[in-house]
Amino acid sequence: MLYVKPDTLHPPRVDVLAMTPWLAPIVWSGTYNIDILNAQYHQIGIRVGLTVFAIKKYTVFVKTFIETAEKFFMVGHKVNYYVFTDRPDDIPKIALPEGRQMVILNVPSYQRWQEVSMRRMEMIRDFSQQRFINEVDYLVCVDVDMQFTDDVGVEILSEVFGTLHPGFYGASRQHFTYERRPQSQAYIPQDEGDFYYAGGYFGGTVQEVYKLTDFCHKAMMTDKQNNIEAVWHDESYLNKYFLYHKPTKVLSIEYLWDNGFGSRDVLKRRRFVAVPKNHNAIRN
Ligand SMILES: CC(=O)N[C@H]1[C@@H](OP(=O)(O)OP(=O)(O)OC[C@H]2O[C@@H](n3ccc(=O)[nH]c3=O)[C@H](O)[C@@H]2O)O[C@H](CO)[C@H](O)[C@@H]1O
Ligand SMILES: [Mn+2]
Repeated sequence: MLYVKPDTLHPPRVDVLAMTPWLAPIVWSGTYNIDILNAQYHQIGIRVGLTVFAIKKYTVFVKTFIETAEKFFMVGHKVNYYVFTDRPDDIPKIALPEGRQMVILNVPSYQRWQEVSMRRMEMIRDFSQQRFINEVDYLVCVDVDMQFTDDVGVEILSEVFGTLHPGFYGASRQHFTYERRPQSQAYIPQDEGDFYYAGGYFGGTVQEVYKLTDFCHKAMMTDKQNNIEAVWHDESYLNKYFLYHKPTKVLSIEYLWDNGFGSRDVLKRRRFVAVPKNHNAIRN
């Protein structure tokens, strides 16, 4: 394989942090060579599960989500789309090529949108143990109100990864919207925390995702018994998990962007962007 030699004295990106203090890569365009990575992962022969929840009216997002994933997500690798829904009849049938399939998982819905969002942790945990562990090597767990607009490949894979929230990647600790009430299991003190991770994009090996989702679900259940719910729901518990179980890779804002924020010099590619939605209409 032919490619440009890495240059020890000239890092490819000097405008962004490309490595955490615990030596986990932060994935930005320009910091990796996808051909080298694809060769490595093809040698191993990995299977990736992409989990997505389409409960109640959120089924409208599935078509665009899957169609754009077919163009950009893990192209050339084996992919299972796991669509969790309470309305299996509303999930469109989309023809997929060999090596890629869609699995519809019928699950209960909850009344409050916050609870729908939070219960994803429990369901991903349970299916990880019962099913995903036998079918895929890695899980990628994302929001459904999104579309792929550029490549997302094996460069994201690692034992356990999180993603920088596009609203807070340059912010100081005091501006992170971590849960600040000590009574909550999601509590993070003012002088702790590395990044503000987004609730809508995490993953890793099935075993690591099991651990992460088990922690978050149990923390949420403890809080429920104490009549407290963290300020940003599942996202708050995820941030607590990552504070004390550091991710082995961190995805940059390229992997989770909202065009409502406009553009940024550091943002060379927009790979996965929010689909604009009317919050009131879609959540009720
Ligand atoms: C991009 C991102 O980081 N999004 C996070 C953000 O909110 P968002 O405002 O993006 O939350 P959202 O409305 O997209 O809900 C999260 C997800 O839950 C599912 N859903 C929700 C309601 C419903 O009726 N049906 C349904 O299927 C669906 O997959 C949706 O994508 O904060 C939430 C917690 O407050 C979650 O942590 C989200 O992951
Ligand atoms: Mn969303």
